[in-house]
Amino acid sequence: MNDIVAEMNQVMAEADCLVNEQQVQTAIRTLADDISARLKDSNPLLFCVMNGGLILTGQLLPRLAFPVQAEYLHATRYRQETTGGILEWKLQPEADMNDRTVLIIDDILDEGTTLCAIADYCRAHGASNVLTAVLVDKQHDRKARPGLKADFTGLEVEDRFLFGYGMDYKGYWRNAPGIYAVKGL
Ligand SMILES: O=P(O)(O)OC[C@H]1O[C@H](OP(=O)(O)OP(=O)(O)O)[C@H](O)[C@@H]1O
Ligand code: HPA
Repeated sequence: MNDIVAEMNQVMAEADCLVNEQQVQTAIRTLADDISARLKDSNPLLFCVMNGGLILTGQLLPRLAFPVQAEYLHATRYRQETTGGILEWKLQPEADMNDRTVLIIDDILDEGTTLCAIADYCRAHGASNVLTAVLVDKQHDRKARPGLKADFTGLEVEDRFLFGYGMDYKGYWRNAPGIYAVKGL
């Protein structure tokens, strides 16, 4: 087994499971119901924020009880690190969002820099209403704006470095079937 695989197996073996799979599934069902209730008549345009938003988007979409147009975009600022840097757009959306209600879906609102920048981009490109949905809101006082919240939040989780359900540690374990915290972080 190569070194990185051994390291990642050890990371999982030593991690704390903060939210188990059943609890995450319950949170996703509630998110889907809340999003459906609020947006079913607004013909929203959904954007999955790659890469982290992939799992939540994939599990939410089949639960949304209305016709959905889904697209993706990619903005990143953590790369292989555990602290965020300058936001880099890897792929800007091409879909016409003029006068549309837009829903941005991501795995985590940590400091919120990423979601704020994407929401600003959508408003600048004509979206009439921009909403955000995240699986996890990390609890700390380092938000990009005091009191910053997503419009739809699945779970509030303590201030640790997390992986699973889309969130990665050094590029690995987005596939972990729960929300885990790296030992010591
Ligand atoms: O609230 P913030 O502090 O801005 O952090 C949240 C963002 O960080 C992660 O993306 P990352 O930069 O790791 O890109 P990736 O999903 O492509 O790995 C995550 O998927 C969010 O998009
Ligand atoms: O805790 C985190 N884990 C993984 N990716 C992240 N991006 C922001 N915060 C995190």
